[in-house]
Amino acid sequence: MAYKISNKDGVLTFTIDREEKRNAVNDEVMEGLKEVITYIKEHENVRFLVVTGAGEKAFCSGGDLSEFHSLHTEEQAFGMLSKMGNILYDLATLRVPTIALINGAAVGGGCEIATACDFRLVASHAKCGFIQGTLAITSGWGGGTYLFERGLRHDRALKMLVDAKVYDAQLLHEIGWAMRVFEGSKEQALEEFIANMRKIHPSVHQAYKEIELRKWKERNIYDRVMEEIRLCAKLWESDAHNEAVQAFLNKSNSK
Ligand SMILES: CC[C@@H](C(=O)O)C(=O)SCCNC(=O)CCNC(=O)[C@H](O)C(C)(C)COP(=O)(O)OP(=O)(O)OC[C@H]1O[C@@H](n2cnc3c(N)ncnc32)[C@H](O)[C@@H]1OP(=O)(O)O
Repeated sequence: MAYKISNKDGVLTFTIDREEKRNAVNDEVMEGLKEVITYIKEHENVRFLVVTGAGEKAFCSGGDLSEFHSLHTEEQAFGMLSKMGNILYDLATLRVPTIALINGAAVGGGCEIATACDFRLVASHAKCGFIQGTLAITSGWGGGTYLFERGLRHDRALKMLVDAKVYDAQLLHEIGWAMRVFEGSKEQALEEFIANMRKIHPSVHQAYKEIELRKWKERNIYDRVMEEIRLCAKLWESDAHNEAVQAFLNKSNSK
């Protein structure tokens, strides 16, 4: 199984469980995330959604390049990107608080998943970045749109995207992407983070999220996400992207 789901005391945790691939997202992970989101929509007893990765090396390394490199055309790429884009939109618009518990590197689509969550708690050793530019593509799951909505200063958000490099946890905190940087156990960091929120009735959380989502609707977030995905799909079929992915995969094969 490419993921694990646990549901304890109102905290539903989705763990990507592909350590050997640094928790890269494949079709199975997408289906798992979709299942969890549907479950939350249908069950009132879930208070928080936590997304994390197995092990300590990676939260998520983005799309699985060894699986997705078989997608060549713009339309093929759009199919995969929009599937995950819709899942992330559903995650971003859930009525319960969502927390990215970042246990290790979050790069590419991994950084997009984290940005789609309401809160980012980052392990002190973790490095995160929208490194898609190094693959000659943009963010393709809507993460760029969410980043511009997260209240970071505009120049800092844009720099993160155009730098296309990883930032360390301290810098992520300074620019306002990470809400907390933690040392030691991720479970403890999570418990401390939600301790106060647990004391508040869930209907209050839902009301605040409703207020935020109303603003998002006015700003046409869904349309902007789809436009972002369309731009990425165009770049996906370029030679520059194919060569960059081949170089990444050849590195693995030559080990
Ligand atoms: C498709 C959507 C698009 C988007 O919309 O954003 C994307 O997500 S594009 C994908 C962006 N991701 C990448 O470019 C992957 C970058 N990966 C890394 O930078 C590093 O792997 C890491 C995450 C920083 C971890 O580094 P390290 O701990 O040193 O591990 P290795 O690099 O040695 O990797 C171990 C193992 O895992 C394989 N791997 C890693 N990431 C992916 C991936 N995204 N897809 C497929 N496989 C991946 C890597 O090839 C190694 O495999 P083996 O050599 O077979 O052990």
